[in-house]
Amino acid sequence: MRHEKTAVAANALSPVLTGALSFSCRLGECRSELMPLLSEVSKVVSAGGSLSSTLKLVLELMQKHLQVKRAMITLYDVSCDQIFIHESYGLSPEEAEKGVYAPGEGITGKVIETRQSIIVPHIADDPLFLNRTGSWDRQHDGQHSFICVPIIRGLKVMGTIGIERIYHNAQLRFLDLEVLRVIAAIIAQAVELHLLERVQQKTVQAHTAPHGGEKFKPANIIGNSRTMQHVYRLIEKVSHARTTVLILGESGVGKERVATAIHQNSHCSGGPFIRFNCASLPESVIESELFGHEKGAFTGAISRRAGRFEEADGGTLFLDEVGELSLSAQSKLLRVIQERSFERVGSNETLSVNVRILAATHRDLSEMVEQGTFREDLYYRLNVFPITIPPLRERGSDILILADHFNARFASEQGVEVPTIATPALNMLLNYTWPGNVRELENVMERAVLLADEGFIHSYHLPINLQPIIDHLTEQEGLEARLARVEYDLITEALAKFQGNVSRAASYLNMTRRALGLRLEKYQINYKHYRGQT
Ligand SMILES: Nc1ncnc2c1ncn2[C@@H]1O[C@H](COP(=O)(O)OP(=O)(O)OP(=O)(O)O)[C@@H](O)[C@H]1O
Repeated sequence: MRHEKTAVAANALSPVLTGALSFSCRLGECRSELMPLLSEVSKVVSAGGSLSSTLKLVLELMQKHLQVKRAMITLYDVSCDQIFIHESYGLSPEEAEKGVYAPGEGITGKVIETRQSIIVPHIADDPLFLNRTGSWDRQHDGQHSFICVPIIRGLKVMGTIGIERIYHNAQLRFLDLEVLRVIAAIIAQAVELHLLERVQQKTVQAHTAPHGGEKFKPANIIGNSRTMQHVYRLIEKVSHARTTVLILGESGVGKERVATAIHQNSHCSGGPFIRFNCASLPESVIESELFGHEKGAFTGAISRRAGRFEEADGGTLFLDEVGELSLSAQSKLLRVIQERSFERVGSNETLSVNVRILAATHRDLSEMVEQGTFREDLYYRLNVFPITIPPLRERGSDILILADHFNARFASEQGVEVPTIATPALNMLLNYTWPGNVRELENVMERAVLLADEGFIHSYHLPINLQPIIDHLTEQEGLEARLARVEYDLITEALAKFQGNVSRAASYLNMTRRALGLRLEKYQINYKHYRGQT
């Protein structure tokens, strides 16, 4: 499908529009009220008021004059790099909440990314159209066109206006594109003001909030690294919406923790949080586990049983390891996500539920889509708001905070004084690559607290796989090995002292930066892990 794009900036009445103001009704559809529409839009915008109330009125005017079936105005939030529906016409609040796009994703995302308008003559044929809000229905809206224009001010793209309706002639579609671009230009200043005010409000909040403007941090997640702070911002942003969230990351990084945090900070935190591990059961029972079954539905079904969707009604359903679902289970899941209704196995009665869905996987779902092992339509349904949790090896500053946290927790569980982690042991924790992520660190610390001697965790209390190259040297038991250990300790201490600054550590050790670099390589020490330490 080729998109009919136009590249002219939406900042003035274009010749197409000026000529079209006198567009006649000879093609069966007419626009006789363009000037009243534009002047009413201008009046609404100059009257001031909140952006929401202004945009609502603008949408009503567009509906009245352009007879749109649906319309939406999105705003681009640069702080989390996502596009949200700010106001809409013809969408229910639930549908509007689902309208979240990344730049480049779907038609709206493409318009933001390219700053170019897009006309989709027939939504039904266009693979770019995601129907993320779920409002579009092939049977009734199959002939609809979608027109989307950017809201631009200077070089800044701030959002989009999109409309959906049937057009019987292409000329009118182009005319409406021009009309939308003029409306986008009229509202651009109000949108810019709103975005500026929001940034200012955030700054003021940060300065006046108690505790020196502490940022949002979920209570159940430990870690202050920059990458985790980005994750916290996303959790804060998405918790209150009903949006489906896809949590991505390697095994043991804390995906379930993030899912719990989203639930706990959401409006449905009083409702149930139900976790379902899609990899834990054979395919034959997945359906009855998710949707429940009637008595006698299959051998062994001795009584009626509610499934996870029913159990999660009014709350959150967390589908862990969603990438492990078979294709047939994926299609059943797709239906519930689309329609929010399902039948128990062995029953004809359709049940409806009000459930927020969170999903997680350590797999690359887009690659699975390409390989044909994951349904593309389900992928788009789940990937509405992705949150990627970085692996532990990329957040060195969290390693020590987590180690301290687990040290205190296991000491309290084991009823002993909290042991001190000796510097060489700390260095080993920092320099290990943690393939098993936080879960592995948790296990290492549990064992170390058990083994601790006289209130200390030493490097030999850590598992052998954490022992770096230095340990092989000590096995030689010679002078060189012992000198190497001293050298290793001095280098890691200097890095800790200067927070990973190699030049300052080298000058402190009275050696060149290059010489220190070679030693770091020899001992496989990653200076980045010492950043942000004190
Ligand atoms: N930031 C964190 N703070 C405290 N504990 C954490 C954190 N991240 C993970 N954990 C702990 O590490 C373990 C693994 O976490 P979790 O189960 O959330 O990871 P996951 O990514 O869902 O793993 P999997 O992919 O194997 O399901 C859990 O015991 C959890 O409590």
